[in-house]
Amino acid sequence: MAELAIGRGFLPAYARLQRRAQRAVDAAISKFAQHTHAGLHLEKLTGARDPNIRTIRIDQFYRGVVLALGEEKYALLDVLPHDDAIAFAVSRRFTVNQTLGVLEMRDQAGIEEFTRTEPSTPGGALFDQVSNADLVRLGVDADLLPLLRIIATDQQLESLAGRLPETQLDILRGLASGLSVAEVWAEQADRIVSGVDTDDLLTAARRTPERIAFVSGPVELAAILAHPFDVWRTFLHPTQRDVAYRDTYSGPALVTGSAGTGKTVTGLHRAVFLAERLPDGGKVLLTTYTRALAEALTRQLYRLTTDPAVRARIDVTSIDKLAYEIVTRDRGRVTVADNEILDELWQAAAKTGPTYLNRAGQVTTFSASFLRHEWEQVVLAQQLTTRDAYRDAPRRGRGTGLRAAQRDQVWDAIDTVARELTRRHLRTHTQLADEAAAILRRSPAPYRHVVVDEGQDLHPAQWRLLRTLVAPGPNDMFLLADPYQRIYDSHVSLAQLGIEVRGRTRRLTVNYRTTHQILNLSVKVLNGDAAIGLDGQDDTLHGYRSTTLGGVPELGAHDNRDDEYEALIERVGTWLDQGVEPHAIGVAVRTGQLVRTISRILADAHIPVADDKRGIDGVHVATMHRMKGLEFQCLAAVGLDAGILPAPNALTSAAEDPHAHQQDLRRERCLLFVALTRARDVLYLSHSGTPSPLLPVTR
Ligand SMILES: Nc1ncnc2c1ncn2[C@@H]1O[C@H](COP(=O)(O)OP(=O)(O)OP(=O)(O)O)[C@@H](O)[C@H]1O
Repeated sequence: MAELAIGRGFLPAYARLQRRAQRAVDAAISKFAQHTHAGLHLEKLTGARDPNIRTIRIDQFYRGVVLALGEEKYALLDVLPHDDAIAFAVSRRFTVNQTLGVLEMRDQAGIEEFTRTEPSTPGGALFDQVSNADLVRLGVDADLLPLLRIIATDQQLESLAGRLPETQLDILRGLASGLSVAEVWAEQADRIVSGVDTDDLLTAARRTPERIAFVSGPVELAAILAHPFDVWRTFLHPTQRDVAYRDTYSGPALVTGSAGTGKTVTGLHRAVFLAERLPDGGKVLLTTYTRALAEALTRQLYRLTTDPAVRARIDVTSIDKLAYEIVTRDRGRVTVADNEILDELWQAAAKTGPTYLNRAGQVTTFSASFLRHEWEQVVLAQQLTTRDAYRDAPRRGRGTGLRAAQRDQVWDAIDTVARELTRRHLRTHTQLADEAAAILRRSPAPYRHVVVDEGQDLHPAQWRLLRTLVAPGPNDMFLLADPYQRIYDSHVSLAQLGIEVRGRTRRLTVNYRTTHQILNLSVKVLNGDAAIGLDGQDDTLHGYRSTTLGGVPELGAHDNRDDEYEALIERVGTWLDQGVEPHAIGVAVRTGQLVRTISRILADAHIPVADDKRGIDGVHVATMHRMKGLEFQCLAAVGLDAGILPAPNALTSAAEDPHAHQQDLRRERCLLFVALTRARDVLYLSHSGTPSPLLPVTR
């Protein structure tokens, strides 16, 4: 019986077609399902580089490109206008990777052209340090070695994207990004296959779910084709697949990976996988940092599964909302203190509060931000309720130490604010998380599995709540986090909170969102600083790499703000003229004030600006904090001036506490990193006057 598989490249091709052409493709596909492939006229091509390649007629304009895998199984690889389809088909060749046994496609004609036209560069080539034997051992085809020996730059390597076999390109990108042969080997160790039969395309295709999807029937096919832009629903990277579909983790599992490596995607697949196996009544919690992110998760989840029973088994909510609901269900209405009130109380506490001699020998008051952070990161984090407990408590991650007398003074200031909140019947989200945890401890845990996205910024109180939501045991917690995107102050050791992930951590390294050029710039913002993961280990960006190429991010340097705004209006206008949807454009800024001003000037220029509260679609203008977890086809990061980034009020002065100052600076770097890595294809940056010292392009 003829069976059809779908190649990864087919989906975007299908997505680009007009509805009529899509219907013609659907009709051609259904012939496979009806066992009438004889009627498909699978045509062989003269001059084809691969004897197994065929094309089929879709309509008078389009042809499909098909690979015969053997045993009457076919893979539909692409749909293209007639001449393009023929050109594509004759140039491609399929091989079986000798190390991993996966099916690979190469653009043989493109490779031949590269070898013919690319001059060999004098000086060191990119892979000089790696022997031929090692390259072959890693799975690189021997016939590609001469070509690899003339590659001298990242750009040359990237110009081979689409021509080299993808798995081999990934290996080469890993080596080029600084991984050693042993590290690349370790990255793919789980996938190495012995006794590979390089003539058996069918077995190889079945080993390549990241690029070939075997479709069980029309229902599955319709589900795949319903969202052809969402390649992530069907084709996961082998590490993503392995992590998401592992049968059992004996306890909490932690998946790390920097921006755009598909942590959210992996978490979504895991949630669905777990929900599908649950008996009736069992529930999965899928949670994240903010309400907006939870809404985005729900939308993605609904694209991943249409099964109402599975959807019903997954609760998606932000951790704050969940805590609020648990407490109000138990105790009736509660009021959460908003930021304005908290600011006011902490300012008052700072004014009348403790003083100390700073490093310059001046009498200084502790700042409002210091006191507030001390309350959140030391007192609430460790659930300290008495002065004595605070006196002896460790203050990890809080900068220079406090003497006993200072601690007493700080405690008095904190205690005054805490009492005032109680007097006004107000709580913070952090307090609610601990209250909710206390309530839950009285009864059996409500969830069978918990999946947590954006875990890097959760407070210890929120982790304590998560721990009570699910009983310890196999597959209890699946956590996704990137310590390089930590933009609040929580410094958490999961083990100390009863969440032991040792032996169950995995790292994703391939960025699917951002181009090579945008990623390069964004990583420079981090300045080589290390980050400590939730498991207490140093995290690393080693081997972090992108799969796509694009233009170099552009920096607009302006003398004054009006010019900068004018340039922004022009830039956004150009993107819109090029057909970019307004909601696919983001503008990231450091302050709420800039959000308001820029929203106004864009609106005045008749550019639609999104307003979530009123349900209005448009260009998304937001603070860098609010950009967390989102993505945009085109992103402008503006107002990147020295006086704005780092934000002066977010920095402890170096005189007050040099250690805290460094830490605050680091957080501002992470914030800029988060903002820049929201860009998918195009990134534009601008400033007026002196540029921010955090901008790498200016140094
Ligand atoms: N296997 C895949 N194939 C195609 N696209 C993918 C794949 N995995 C992820 N993506 C896409 O890459 C982008 C980033 O994925 P995702 O949001 O899951 O990453 P993340 O690690 O959670 O990012 P961040 O931490 O920056 O928020 C999304 O557009 C997603 O659809």
